Amino acid sequence: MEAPRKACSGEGERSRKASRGNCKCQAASLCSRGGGDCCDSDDGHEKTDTTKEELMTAEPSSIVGRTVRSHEVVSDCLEGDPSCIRESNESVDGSSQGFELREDSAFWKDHNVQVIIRIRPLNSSEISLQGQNRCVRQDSCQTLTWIGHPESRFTFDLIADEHVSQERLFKVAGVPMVENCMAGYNSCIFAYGQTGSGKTHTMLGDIEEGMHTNGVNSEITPRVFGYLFSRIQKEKENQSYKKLHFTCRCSFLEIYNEQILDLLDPSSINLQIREDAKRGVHVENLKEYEVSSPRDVIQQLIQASYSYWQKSSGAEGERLKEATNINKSLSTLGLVILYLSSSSTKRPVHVPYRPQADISFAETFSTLKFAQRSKFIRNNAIINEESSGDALTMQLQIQQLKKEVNRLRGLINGGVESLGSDGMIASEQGSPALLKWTGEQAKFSPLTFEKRLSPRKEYEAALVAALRRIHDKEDELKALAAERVAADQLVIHRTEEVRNLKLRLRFREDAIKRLGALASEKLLPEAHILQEKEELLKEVEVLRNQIERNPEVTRFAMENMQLREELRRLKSFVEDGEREKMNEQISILQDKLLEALDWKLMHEKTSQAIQNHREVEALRKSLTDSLEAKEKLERRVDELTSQLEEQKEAGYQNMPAVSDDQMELKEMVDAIAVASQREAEAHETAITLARENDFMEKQRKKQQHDYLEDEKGQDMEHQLNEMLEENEKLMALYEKTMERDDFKRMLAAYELPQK
Ligand SMILES: Nc1ncnc2c1ncn2[C@@H]1O[C@H](COP(=O)(O)OP(=O)(O)OP(=O)(O)O)[C@@H](O)[C@H]1O
Repeated sequence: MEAPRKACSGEGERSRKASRGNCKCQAASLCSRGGGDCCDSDDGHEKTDTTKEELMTAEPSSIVGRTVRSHEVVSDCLEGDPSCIRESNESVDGSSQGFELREDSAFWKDHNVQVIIRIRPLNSSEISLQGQNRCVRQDSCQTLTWIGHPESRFTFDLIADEHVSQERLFKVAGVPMVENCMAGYNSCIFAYGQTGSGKTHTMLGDIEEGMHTNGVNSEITPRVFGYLFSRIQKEKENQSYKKLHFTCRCSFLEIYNEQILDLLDPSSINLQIREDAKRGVHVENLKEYEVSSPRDVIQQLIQASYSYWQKSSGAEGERLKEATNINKSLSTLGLVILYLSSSSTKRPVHVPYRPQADISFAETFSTLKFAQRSKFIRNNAIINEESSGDALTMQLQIQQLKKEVNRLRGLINGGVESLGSDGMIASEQGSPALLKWTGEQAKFSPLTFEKRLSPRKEYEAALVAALRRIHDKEDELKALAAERVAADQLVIHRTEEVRNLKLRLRFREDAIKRLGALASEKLLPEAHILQEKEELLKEVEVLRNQIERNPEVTRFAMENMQLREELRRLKSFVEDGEREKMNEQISILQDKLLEALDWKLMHEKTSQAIQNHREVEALRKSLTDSLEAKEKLERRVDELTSQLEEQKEAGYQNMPAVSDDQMELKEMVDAIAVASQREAEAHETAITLARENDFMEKQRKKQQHDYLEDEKGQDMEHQLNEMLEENEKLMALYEKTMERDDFKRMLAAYELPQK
């Protein structure tokens, strides 16, 4: 519906409303078929479109209304909308009834896209085919369920059941739209639905009857024009002192088989859609006729309808072409709606369903989905409006925008009348349909608007860009804040690490002190080890705490620190002659190490030597005892041997059982065995000692300490050599004895072990 052109012939005072009212208005209906279904009135600039499309059978048709407002933020609260009240659920014939629509003057005002579903009654042929079965069930004033498989629930702004009268529908949907137009906002209404679903009935009704204002069967279009002119009249009367003058013009066109036809001038065929900066998108050479009453509009409408029937030839091929183009235009419209809705959400809406055998089911479902998508255009606008952040951000944005507005106003418009704070520009971010009211230059078409008002377009684009910049800055701020938090965390961890490192440093210092004490023999090795262990446990605990607190950060921080330190060291290593210093230090450390080693070896050698000496003494004694025993034994062996020789010579073959001698011999052999064992042990020990001495000797030579000068050492070595010689003699004697046949025989006789 349109707001009439309103001119003020008074003093030139241009209130905001007068300024808006100075716009032209237009009502248009785009018909895919049949001029009788179309109406189009246009008096110039501001337009109200009434678009009608082919739709479906016994089931709902939808009315999509779009009002173009500058500053409204559309509420998304569909449930609880006071536009209707519920009385009862179902009538006896199974149809829903009792959801009474309530008038709401703000119906169009508060929403930029409204979708109304109208359910028509079943006709007689449908009843005869399917009885009272319906494919939808109304659940409330705003919700209905498509009773397919699976059932799908839909929500709309209003649902008019089959009992809703034409007049009621007009009051609910038509009147607020006219009021909206009178307030200066672009408006459009169109019907969509399957063929036979009731679009014509809803939008036009009985056109002839529409000639008589408020005819019971007349529908939205005639009623709207009737109401429009009454409102114009009322406006004139109310503001008679302003001497307002309204101009309304209308035009009617038909898009049929992809061609545009001027229904009020049938000779004008194949009109072209143009677009220029001044008028935006428009149909070139489309006639506009001034109208001053509802009767004028209806007359034009009837004339337009006749022009359709005059041209229709009804040829068969033409019908096919027509059907193809209808489908084409419908699918294009569907795509447009889909694009508008999904481009705002970035996610297309899809309600999966299974095709039904009954054709009405599928088509009804399709219509409901289409209508639902239309709703998303509006809903998305809300989302975009509300997605701009918290209150503080919003405040900041507003401040920024105000500044930007002032700046741009100076740059672009240069003194153009400033816009009110309530806003004359509606920016629906994210939606390609930037539908706006811009006062006297308003046009319905978004594209037209943008082209004709390029400075304002730039202005708005600049605003949008400014808003985007603000968002970007906000994001940057958030990122910085996050970085700061992370940095703070790191500082805390670093502090903790420093504390731990100090603790560890203290441990190390204590450890050095302990080593010093150990070196100067103030501390016993056992005590040192115990203390060292205790301190190390503490240090381990500190490290564990450090790691457990934040292993990741700590690890990274430590790595970082180590790398920095490494870098610093490498730098100074190269730059400050550190390499030379280090070489010096290494040689000093080497010297110190050698000294320490010498000292250590000295001490170790002395104590070892003392121990060795004692052992040698013990061995010496043991060896002396063994030698004495051995001498005795040798003497006795010699005696026995001579006895044996004597017996042999005397021919005494069998040894007499001399028990005392035998016992004595056994004891001797046992003693020899023990002595031999001792000898062997002494021999082993002597070899080990000789090796150790040899090692010590080499060390001593290295240290240039003439340990061999030590008399004790010499003596010990001497003794040791003697012992070794003695041992060798003993061993040789032992071997010799053991090799003797008579001794072997004796051992065999006494069952003694042989070597
Ligand atoms: N709400 C309603 N109450 C009573 N009858 C209705 C209603 N809606 C539609 N009808 C009737 O249903 C029939 C088909 O309606 P209509 O011609 O308006 O459908 P349409 O959608 O315009 O179809 P097409 O696209 O084929 O032109 C008409 O006889 C009409 O009177």
